[in-house]
Parts: sequence; C-alpha cells; structure tokens
Amino acid sequence: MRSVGLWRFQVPMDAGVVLREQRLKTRDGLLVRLMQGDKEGWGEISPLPGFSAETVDDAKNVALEWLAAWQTGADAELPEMPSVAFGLSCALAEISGELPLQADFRAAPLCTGDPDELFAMLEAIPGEKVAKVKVGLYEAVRDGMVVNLLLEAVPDLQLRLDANRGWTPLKAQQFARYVNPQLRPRIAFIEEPCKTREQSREFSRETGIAIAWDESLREADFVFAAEPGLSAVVIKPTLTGSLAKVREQVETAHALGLTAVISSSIESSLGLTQLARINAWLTPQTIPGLDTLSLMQAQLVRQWPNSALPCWQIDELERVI
Ligand SMILES: O=C(O)CCC(=O)C1=CC=C[C@@H](O)[C@@H]1C(=O)O
Ligand SMILES: [Mg+2]
Repeated sequence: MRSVGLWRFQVPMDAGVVLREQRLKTRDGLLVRLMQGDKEGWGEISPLPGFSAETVDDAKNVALEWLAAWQTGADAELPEMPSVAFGLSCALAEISGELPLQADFRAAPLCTGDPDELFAMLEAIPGEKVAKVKVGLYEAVRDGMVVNLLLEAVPDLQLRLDANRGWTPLKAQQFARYVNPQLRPRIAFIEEPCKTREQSREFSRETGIAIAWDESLREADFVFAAEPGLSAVVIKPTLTGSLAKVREQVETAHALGLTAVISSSIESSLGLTQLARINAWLTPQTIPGLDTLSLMQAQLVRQWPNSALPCWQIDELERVI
C-alpha cells in the first residue's frame, strides 16, 4: 500500500537576504511524504528564485502528476525538473534506505565580510577552520583587504570566496592586488570570480588563486574537466536534480581530482539535514556549504542540531494533497 502527502510552505527570511539583486523575503517550497507499507520517506522541493528555472507552482504540478502515478504502484521515472527530481529522489531513498541516516553537520560559516562577525563564528567551531565569504558586494579593494586581514589574523583559516560572477577582469585584479601572494594558497577557492569562465580562468592564471565552478554546472555547454587553477565544483542538489545525478557528478569530480562541495540552495531545515546526510555519504572528507539556516526565521519538521529557531510541524503548513 502506498500513500502520499504534499505540503506547501512559506518561511519568512531574515531581513536583508539578497539573491541576484532581488530581496528574498520568504522561502517558498513544498515538502513531500511518501509512505509504503511501514516505511516513510520525506523530501523537499524548493526551487530557488533567480537560480532555478521552475517556480513553486510549476514544481507542484509536476510533482502531483508523478505522485498520482506512484500511488497506484507505478515506478515511473523521476521528472526532469531538478528541484522535483531532488525532493522525490530523497523521499524514495529514505524508503529504500539508500540515503544513510548519519549526517555531517559541519558547515563552513557564511560571512558577508564583517571581520568581527567572522572571528566570533570561527571561535565557536572546533577543528578545521573553513569559512565562506561573499565578495563582489562592495568595492573589490575592500574585499581584498578584508580577505588579507582575515588570513593574517587566523593562521589556520582556509577561506572559500564567492563572487557570483560579479567582477570584471579589472575588478578581479584590483581584489587580488590587496591579497598578499603568500596568503593566496589559503584561499581554497573563489567561486566564479568573473562574468565568463574564460575570464575566471585568466584571473586564476594571473593571480595563482584557485577557482571553483558553481553557476557553470547549470550551463548547457558545461563539461566536467580538470584544468589548471580549478580546485572544486560546488554542487547544489536542488538545482542539479535526482540523487543519482548528484552522485554521478560527485563521482566525476572526484575521478578528476576535484573537490566536490555539497552546498545549500537555502532549503528549510528538512532539506538541509538531508544535505548533511548526503555530504556524510558522498563527500565525507569535505566540509559542506550548508550554513544558511540562520537566514530563516523557522525550521520545518526536522531540526538542525543546536538551532534555536522554532520548528514548525506539518500540521502548521498548507496541505496540497
Ligand atoms: O555554499 C555555501 O556555503 C552556502 C550557500 C551559498 O553560498 C549560496 C546558496 C544559494 C545561492 C547563492 O547566494 C550562494 C552561492 O552562490 O553559492
Ligand atoms: Mg556560489
């Protein structure tokens, strides 16, 4: 016997979360529950505005169609739509036991570049010190100075930076000029410094600073390849698709000697705890990019350890079916 449930949620965000120059006031998405005999699996379907091609309504319609077929006992192929394929495949993998329960709740603290804020965060994390700093939001020169200062002040710190393709080659150069060449190896990578991949490669060649692909993974002409200066790929499962596709991408990256970083698409705590499990399962050596729960004002159904945010239960959400 199979049965299904689908809920729509809307969680208020912390003021000031800006994605692609758009303020994200609420995080909207769907939670799905599959039940088969005495087994139960959950998944989150949350297209990310500005990043996903689909909307929540698109996702809902595609999910409903698949759920109707699954409920009648058909094992239909997963939909292509990435957020839907991800959520449904997680629910199926919980039922089958493919997605292990063990989770890696470490997360590289996300910092907007306020050094005092970062020092406080770093003090709180034991072990390997890896943090992620958004750059490209202020003057490139200021970013360079902040990065230099952080690396100087915390000798065992590794930084991940993310420019979201915000820099022209000139701005990228201005940034690099302020980062002491001896400190540059402690920049684990900078995600997508420039508007084009070619400009980002050029930046890496000229500065010796490693780069990572994130946005590029979703482009039609992207192929996984090892190349000079490239150290990592950032994999955002909600934007990628099914768990099988995520796994394939992780394996391809590892075979090429690249780090694969499992990263959040700002999912609720339910999706985030699953990403922490995916990390423990597929990329256990790597600290994931999952420090986004604090951008939200509530958790959903499952709790992230030690989060003080209230946790909304399923009966507080809008039931679709
Ligand atoms: O990767 C992380 O450490 C956290 C997630 C994160 O930085 C992002 C999530 C979603 C959209 C973006 O603003 C940003 C990114 O570009 O990687
Ligand atoms: Mg990025």
